Amino acid sequence: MDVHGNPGRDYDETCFKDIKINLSAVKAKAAEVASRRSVKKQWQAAWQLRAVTCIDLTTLAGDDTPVNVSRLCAKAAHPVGKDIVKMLNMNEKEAGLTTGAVCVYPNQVKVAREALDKCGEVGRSIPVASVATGFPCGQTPLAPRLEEIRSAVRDGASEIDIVINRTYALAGNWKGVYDEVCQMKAACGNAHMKAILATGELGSLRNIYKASMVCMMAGADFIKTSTGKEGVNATLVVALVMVRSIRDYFALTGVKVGFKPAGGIRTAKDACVWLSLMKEELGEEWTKPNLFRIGASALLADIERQLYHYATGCYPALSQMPMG
Ligand SMILES: O=C[C@H](O)COP(=O)(O)O
Repeated sequence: MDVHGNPGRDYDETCFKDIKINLSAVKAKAAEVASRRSVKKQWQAAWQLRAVTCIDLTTLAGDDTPVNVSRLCAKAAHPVGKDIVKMLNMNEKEAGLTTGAVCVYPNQVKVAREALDKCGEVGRSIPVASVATGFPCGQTPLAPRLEEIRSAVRDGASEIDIVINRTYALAGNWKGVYDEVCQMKAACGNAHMKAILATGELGSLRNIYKASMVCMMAGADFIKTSTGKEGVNATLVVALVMVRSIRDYFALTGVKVGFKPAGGIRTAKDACVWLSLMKEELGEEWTKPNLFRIGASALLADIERQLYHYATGCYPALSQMPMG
């Protein structure tokens, strides 16, 4: 999976210090995105398949075992059932689609990598993403947080989902956040880094914008909303602030940073809303897995149900479905 790399840049507070966010405008835009059907009905199957390719298929549970992690990996390699593939008349390329990655705890990285490798070429192409740095709270000393990254990379993770230091962020110590994330980026080596902001714990949209900018300056390849463990996870209001920070960072540096909403995204309809938000705010390029991922444990099952519905309905074959 070719994910863009962000080399980062020096810490520069002028990029975010005076940021003002018009709360009612952002709320109105989020409500509009959620209520508008911007994907025509006959194109929805194609959009659902696009969404599948953007899923970081996730299990982050205390009772994860090699059995359920291996099952998850098999699903990531063949996310759409054979009956649906046949009924939708999918061509070979369409039928070979996979999820964007699997996402697991560091202890399960080795198991996941081996299970994917056993799925042949298709499985070998799927990255293992590991949460790290004391996920979900990050309330451990920096040294073990960094070591956790290195260990996950050694075990085969090629993407690392780090959590930022909310204690620093809430105290306005943005340089402290930047310095830690720079060290995390270095610990990742060649692995791509997704920075989880835990937006539900940052207190304000201004803080969310600042955290987004600081993480991108520190070299985050993706910024991610939530761990999925906070009381409030991915919301469209938060997403708008984050994707606009991505746009600002691109304008400033020419570097494209990806976006990953995560936590509570469970329905095929949600997936369409997120994809249309990305297309509208950042353009078509940001609707593909190298720049867009959805962190989700249950979304795929609903998309499959929806695809089954399309397959048994009277929609045209997939290859005749433009994505509009
Ligand atoms: O990053 C992924 C999230 O932890 C998944 O959250 P979810 O179980 O609500 O889909």
